[in-house]
Amino acid sequence: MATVVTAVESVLEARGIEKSYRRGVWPVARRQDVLRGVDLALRPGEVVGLVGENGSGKSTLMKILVGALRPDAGTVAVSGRLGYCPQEPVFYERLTCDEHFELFGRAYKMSAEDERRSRRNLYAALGFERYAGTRADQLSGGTLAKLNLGLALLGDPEVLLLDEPYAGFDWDTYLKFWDLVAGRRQAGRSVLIISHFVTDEGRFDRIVQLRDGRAGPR
Ligand SMILES: Nc1ncnc2c1ncn2[C@@H]1O[C@H](COP(=O)(O)OP(=O)(O)OP(=O)(O)O)[C@@H](O)[C@H]1O
Repeated sequence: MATVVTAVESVLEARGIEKSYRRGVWPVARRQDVLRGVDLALRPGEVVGLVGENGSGKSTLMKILVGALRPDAGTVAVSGRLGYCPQEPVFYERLTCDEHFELFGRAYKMSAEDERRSRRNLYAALGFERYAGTRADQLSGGTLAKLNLGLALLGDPEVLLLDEPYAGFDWDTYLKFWDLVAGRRQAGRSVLIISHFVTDEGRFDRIVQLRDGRAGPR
């Protein structure tokens, strides 16, 4: 009798994910199959890159993994908390960075003390404490991206999903970002990152490529 042994359980497991979009309007509407049965698993402490041509469905898959979009078929199982950083920063124009952290800390049900400690660490790790009292609508694009990443990390999620997180980062911040990711890996936390830069490949434990609607090794 064959015995199947799973050494380490996945913290996130997607199976058979399918998604198509309708394009155009009747009578010339047609379906575009974007995902045609994607399987993807993340193990604890794994840092995985998600790559693929423009339009291959990376953002669509990530939205499905976080539950922001319903797949046409397939299942997603997540164990633990999930942090998500969308491609376009989501923020409240009139709230300061500090107020964003307070708000998200409450949403994550963190104690005020834990929230403040985590916030301080994130300001230091990403270097934007000087904007703590600045309203979001007065922040630069790069600082907004830091705030977005900080909010995704505030509750120390088991799984972190990032959609092109460093497009607006300067070099110093880019390096700080990878230090932060290395810290996640060491703490046994998992990170899935949509990346466009081939030069980043060495920084991942594994690269998953989306091609023709399916996920495979690069
Ligand atoms: N809401 C939508 N309605 C219709 N089509 C969509 C929608 N969202 C995405 N698409 C289409 O689905 C395909 C996959 O898009 P998606 O944004 O997931 O790709 P991507 O790999 O993230 O692309 P990029 O590298 O350019 O960011 C594209 O052809 C896109 O035009």
